[in-house]
Amino acid sequence: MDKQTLYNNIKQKSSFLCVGLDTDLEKIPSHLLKEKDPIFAFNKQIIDNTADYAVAYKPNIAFYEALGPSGWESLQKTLDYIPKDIFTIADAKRGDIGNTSKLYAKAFFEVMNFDSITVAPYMGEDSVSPFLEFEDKWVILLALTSNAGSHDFQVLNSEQNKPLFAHVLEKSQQWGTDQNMMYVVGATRGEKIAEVRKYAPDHFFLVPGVGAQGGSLEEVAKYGMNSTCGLLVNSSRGILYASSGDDFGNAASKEAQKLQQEMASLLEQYCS
Ligand SMILES: O=c1ccn([C@@H]2O[C@H](COP(=O)(O)O)[C@@H](O)[C@H]2O)c(=O)[nH]1
Repeated sequence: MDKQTLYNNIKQKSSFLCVGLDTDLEKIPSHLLKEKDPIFAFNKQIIDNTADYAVAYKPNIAFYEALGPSGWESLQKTLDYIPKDIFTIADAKRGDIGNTSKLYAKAFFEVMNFDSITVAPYMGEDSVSPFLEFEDKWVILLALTSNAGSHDFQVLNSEQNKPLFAHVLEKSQQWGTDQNMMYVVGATRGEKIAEVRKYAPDHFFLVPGVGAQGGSLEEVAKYGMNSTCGLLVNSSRGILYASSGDDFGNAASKEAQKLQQEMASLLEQYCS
């Protein structure tokens, strides 16, 4: 999917919601456990109930690979079930020496046909560029993550008096463009998002951290939105586990719709 199509979808749905498919066998309603593929049965209902409000889905690969071969099968079935006009993100946080990255890229872009993958930047250009060789596919590079540990390295100032995340943003723009690269920026970072935006005015940001991690959607839009929205805001647990009962699909739908309605008014306010 190209950037213009993504933006058109955002305008059409008045939404920049990414639904995170972090599907956990220990958290899904117990009645689904008797299904042949409980993970897919759960995801199917989540997708059916949220597709009207979402412009992206983000399965976190850990939740699938932890289940072994059946988890990979559930992941592929889920990916194939997502409507084709909705952007897909493999939250895999890969990146290795070049020839290994090349095979990660082949796995997620060719074998599985995801639109994008999250990649860790710290092994440098040759670990990231193999992912950028695929047409119409995206790298989503970790810039300033939502977790407490992001303070350990990402905000440390270098000799040039710039935080490490700023170096990631500057350097990586020599490898890819705003047409094939996005950045992960945590919603829990508040006004720091404005600082990140200064280094990457045109790129899309994937923003996890609203919902269960307590980030503010209002602040994300205020500090991060640009003229083509430039944001995909993810919520996983807040939507998936809005109810632990038989009504989980309906509860997920309500939660996704609530976020979409807030997003519609934020788009009016900051991107019109
Ligand atoms: O900085 C980051 C990068 C990735 N994530 C991932 O996003 C979701 C968030 O889930 P919630 O349940 O909405 O908190 C999850 O897959 C994380 O691994 C992140 O949270 N922060």
